Amino acid sequence: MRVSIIGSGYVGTTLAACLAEFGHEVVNVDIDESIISQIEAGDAPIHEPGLDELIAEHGGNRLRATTDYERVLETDVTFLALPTPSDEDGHINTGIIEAGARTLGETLAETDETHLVVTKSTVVPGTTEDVLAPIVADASGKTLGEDLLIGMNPEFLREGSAVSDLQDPDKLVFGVNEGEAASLLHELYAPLQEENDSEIPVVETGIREAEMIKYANNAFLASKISLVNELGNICKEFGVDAYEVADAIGLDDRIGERFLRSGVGWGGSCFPKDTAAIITAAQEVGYDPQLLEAAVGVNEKQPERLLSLLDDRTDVDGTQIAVLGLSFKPGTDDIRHSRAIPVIEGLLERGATVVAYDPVAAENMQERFPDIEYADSASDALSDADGAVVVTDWDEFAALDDEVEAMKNPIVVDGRRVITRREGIEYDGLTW
Ligand SMILES: NC(=O)c1ccc[n+]([C@@H]2O[C@H](COP(=O)([O-])OP(=O)(O)OC[C@H]3O[C@@H](n4cnc5c(N)ncnc54)[C@H](O)[C@@H]3O)[C@@H](O)[C@H]2O)c1
Ligand SMILES: O=c1ccn([C@@H]2O[C@H](COP(=O)(O)OP(=O)(O)O[C@H]3O[C@H](CO)[C@@H](O)[C@H](O)[C@H]3O)[C@@H](O)[C@H]2O)c(=O)[nH]1
Repeated sequence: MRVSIIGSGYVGTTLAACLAEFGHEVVNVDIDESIISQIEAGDAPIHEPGLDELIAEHGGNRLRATTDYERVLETDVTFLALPTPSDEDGHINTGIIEAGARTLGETLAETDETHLVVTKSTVVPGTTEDVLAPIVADASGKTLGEDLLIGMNPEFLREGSAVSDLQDPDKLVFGVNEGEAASLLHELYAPLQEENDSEIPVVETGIREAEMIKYANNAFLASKISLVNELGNICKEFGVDAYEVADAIGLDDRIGERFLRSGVGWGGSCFPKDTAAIITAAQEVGYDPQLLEAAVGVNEKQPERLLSLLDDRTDVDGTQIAVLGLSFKPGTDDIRHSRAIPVIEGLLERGATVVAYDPVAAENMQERFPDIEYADSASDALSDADGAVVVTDWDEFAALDDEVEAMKNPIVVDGRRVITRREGIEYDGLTW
């Protein structure tokens, strides 16, 4: 099939590379020239395991990239994979996706062919049908349900494992109004089903349901982590190891063993903005989502709890503290809503000198905190430190050995249970 994807960020680029790998002809459309030239040259514009290889193989061939919306006319299906950020009050901001939909509609005005437009971005229920579809229809002059079909196909990939999540998803959700739109989506994902012996469950549903499924998925997972963090905080007060407790409750199929790692909380480009957006959307329709608000509240307190454990062991004012890990999770250079941000802010407020280290995210964090020090390795960050906090569970921190003992003052407060508790270091874990 011939597919275009508007927006070539974490989702758009990974989706494009995977669709090209399935054998489709794909065009990425983005306003950022540097992203476009990298893809055209066969280089991945973001750090994602497995993406380099796919773009090296297909970039400039089956996968093209352009700033020119006209290239959409060479395709039958267009995905909108544009940002849907939160406003200050948490409310979803659809300004960017509306602008993209309008330009798409103006472009589609040039063709009589039927076109399928699919929302890939995360949007609150009603956005595709009530906001985006009318914009595309008005700008293109096309008729919904006739030569303009719409769909909603939410994305569940995680950063750091985006390629493998896209190639082996737990489910596919097709929000559609017409059989023709459903058939096109089935055709698009047919190579993926073939690779997986047709075992990927497909949920064919309404467009609003598809939009809500995405929020429900993220709200559930974020709340699951906040619940295990709350239980972990209670465990800590009782001197109980929260990880042993989590491993045991995870054996109950109704609970499940994944997403039970307690610690410094959830960050990233999705959980914070999506919980905020669905809370605000619920309030707007007259419902007060108390449990989701509490999940956000627990999450906001974890970084300060981590720092208070450090305060219990040393007065950080005037001392040098190492921050290990800056990305919001391992495997990515993304620092959006990383828990490292409130941790660094808290350390600076306390008068500490911060030396930070991350294998890939330091450059991004430098834009946020230009005045703190950045070390080239974990051992460099630790060597002159009077204490260390672990914020991201990169594997290389688990492999640290004598480097920890060699700290000026070997106090480690671990927010992700990465460092082993042992002789020679003063160790404290956030929930164990
Ligand atoms: N990042 C994730 O892990 C993830 C996973 C699932 C769903 N989502 C959702 O997918 C959507 C996209 O997220 P993302 O993380 O890929 O965003 P992103 O910020 O990484 O990328 C968005 C891209 O859109 C481009 N862009 C902005 N305006 C444009 C325009 N008018 N025309 C063309 N391109 C334009 C930007 O230059 C950027 O490259 C969001 O709704 C997000 O919630 C994200
Ligand atoms: O047991 C756990 C699991 C995760 N986290 C934290 O939760 C955050 C999010 O992690 P993860 O979900 O793995 O990464 P994301 O890339 O943010 O992916 C989430 O957000 C995406 C965007 O909507 C969805 O597509 C994914 O399904 C959903 O998992 C990170 O800060 C993790 O450190 C924990 O604290 N404990």
